[in-house]
Parts: sequence; C-alpha cells; structure tokens
Amino acid sequence: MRLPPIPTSEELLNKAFSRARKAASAARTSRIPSQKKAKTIEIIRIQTACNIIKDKLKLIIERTPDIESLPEFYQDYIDVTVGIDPLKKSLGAINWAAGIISQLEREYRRRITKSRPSLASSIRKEAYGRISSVIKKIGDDLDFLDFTRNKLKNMPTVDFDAFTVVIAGFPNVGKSTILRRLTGAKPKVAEYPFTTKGIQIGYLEMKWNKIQVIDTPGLLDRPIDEMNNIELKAMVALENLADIILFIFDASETCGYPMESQYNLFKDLKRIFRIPFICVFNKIDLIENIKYIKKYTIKVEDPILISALEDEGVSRLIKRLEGLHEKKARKTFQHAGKKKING
Ligand SMILES: Nc1nc2c(ncn2[C@@H]2O[C@H](COP(=O)(O)OP(=O)(O)OP(=O)(O)O)[C@@H](O)[C@H]2O)c(=O)[nH]1
Repeated sequence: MRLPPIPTSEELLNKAFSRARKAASAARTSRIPSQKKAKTIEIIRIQTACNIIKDKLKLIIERTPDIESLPEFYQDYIDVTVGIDPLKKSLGAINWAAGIISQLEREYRRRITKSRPSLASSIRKEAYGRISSVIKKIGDDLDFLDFTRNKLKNMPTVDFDAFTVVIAGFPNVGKSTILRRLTGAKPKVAEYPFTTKGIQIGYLEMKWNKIQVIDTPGLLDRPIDEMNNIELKAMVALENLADIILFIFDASETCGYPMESQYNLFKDLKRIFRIPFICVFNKIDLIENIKYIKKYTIKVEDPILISALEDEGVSRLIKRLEGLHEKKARKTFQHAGKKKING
C-alpha cells in the first residue's frame, strides 16, 4: 500500500508560508492601486498558505485507501502493524484540520477586506498564528501517518483470488525446502509483522491456474501459548488468506523437536484454523523404518510421506493440492451458477 509522502507540521508550515511570500512578492510588482495593494497582498498570502496546506491534507486523505474496503487480510495486517484505531484517529484529525484551515481562510479574508489597509498586515499575522497552531496540533498525527507510511510500504502483495496454501510446522522441518520444491523458482520475500524473516510467497503453476504457497518463518512454528496477542492476530490474519494449511512433520526428528511436540503443535493449530489441513511427513529418507512414525501417521487424515530433499513423494503432494483446488473451484463455480439461476 502506498501512502503519499507525509510532511512534518514544521515542513508543511514552512512550505505554505514561503510559497505565500513568493505569491505576495509577485503581487507587489503588479499594477494594483497602492491603497488596495496592502490588503490584496495580505489576502494573497493567507489564501496561498491555506491552499497549500489544504491541498496537502486533502491529498493525504484521498490517497489513503479506505481501510474498511480493503481485503480482510490487509485490514488485519494494518491492525497488527500500526493499529486501525490510531490510524483512523489521525486521518480524522487531518480532516478536521483541513476544515478549520478553510474556515480561517474565509474568516481572515473577510476581515482584511473590511479593514483599513494599515491593519491588513497585523490581521494576516494573527491568521498565520492561528494556522500554525492548528497545524502544530496535528503534528503527532502527521508523524504517525509518516510512520504508518513507512510500515506499510512493504506490505506483502498477495493474490486474493488465488487458491492459497500456508505452510506450518516447527523450525527446520523443511518448510522452505518444500516451498521451493512446490514452486520452483526462488519465492518472493515480503515483510510480515513479527516474523523477522518475512513471509515467503511462491506460485505452483498449473495448466489453467496457479496455487499460491506461503511460508511464514517464525510464526506458525511454535506453541500457541508462547505467542503474544499481536502474534496471534498476525496468525489469524493468515487464516483469512489460507484455503489449506500444509502442516509439516519432520519424521526424522533431526529438526530437534520430538514427534510428540510436533503433533501437539499440529493439534494447537487445528484448533485455531478452521480450514482443511494436509499433513506431510518429511525427511523420510532419514528414517530406517516407517513403522516408527506410524503412531502419528495413523492419527491424521491421509498423511503424505515425502523427502523434499530427494524429491520423493512431492508429486503426490502436488496432485493432492491440485485436487483440492479443483474441488474448491468447482464449488465456487456451482455456487455462482446457483446464484445466477436464483436471480
Ligand atoms: N534429509 C533431509 N533433509 C531435509 C529434507 N527437507 C529439508 N531438509 C533439510 O532440513 C534442514 C531445514 O530445512 P528448511 O527447509 O530450511 O526448514 P524450515 O522448516 O524452512 O526451517 P526454518 O526456516 O528455520 O523454519 C535443511 O538442512 C534442509 O536441507 C528432507 O526431505 N530430507
């Protein structure tokens, strides 16, 4: 998401007043009768300063997307990164200031028009004082919007129409290896709050469509009770995005986590995410006897055993994903068809 550049209150005032000064000096050399000139110059100064400020404030409001109309994932993302309430409050303050500046412009223009020429300059000074005080009042809001702009610059660009698979599992179980296996080329890395490594997004290209595969290092790889509220929110944001969770077990336990803990994490996530899961048992090249993991494979539905490193079983996983994708596409299609028939 791109917000326009946000000035500090000081920058905004400096720009407005210096432009106003320039506009006034142009008027000074014009051929207005000298009696009228003093008043005209001060009116021009007020009007120019107010216009510059109003334009900038309006631009900030217009160019900031309406938060409520954004896809839910982005709303959650914004809420997690900067907070929707403070963002709305700051935008409200900017709107307020733009309104007040318009009022001040009208009020002081009227006063100067009615005043004696000798008083024009002091009235303009008074106007400048009030303009400055309004803009200083929104100083914190401008700073907050600038902070928001920087934070949201790197918001991940995800495809909301694509069928989306989110990978979960303890560290080192082979999530990135699987992501690369599924999506070929190097996945894109985008920032995501509370995962220092960012989220990785890749696409599994199919004949007529694509599947979006997302890995979130540092987020879906530890027990839920170790997460703070914001991390939980960041995780729930993923739920809005995911059609399926691909839960990766390291069957060899070389990741350093016993199968029991891995199974507990799976149960934890299953409780939270109310979407289908596919359980993948990776690194089977390292296990001597499959029966060692049977205790766990029989507890989950349709497990897929693979070795991402040796590319064993991966095609079966791809087939399963494609099948689920097709099923969902068919459902969506039928749903759309029914809607059409029912009017
Ligand atoms: N033997 C074997 N090693 C594997 C397999 N899959 C991944 N590995 C290795 O396991 C290690 C961890 O793999 P990653 O893909 O980085 O695991 P990850 O889950 O993405 O790790 P984090 O980024 O820390 O979350 C690497 O050394 C991989 O080469 C596999 O099927 N067999």
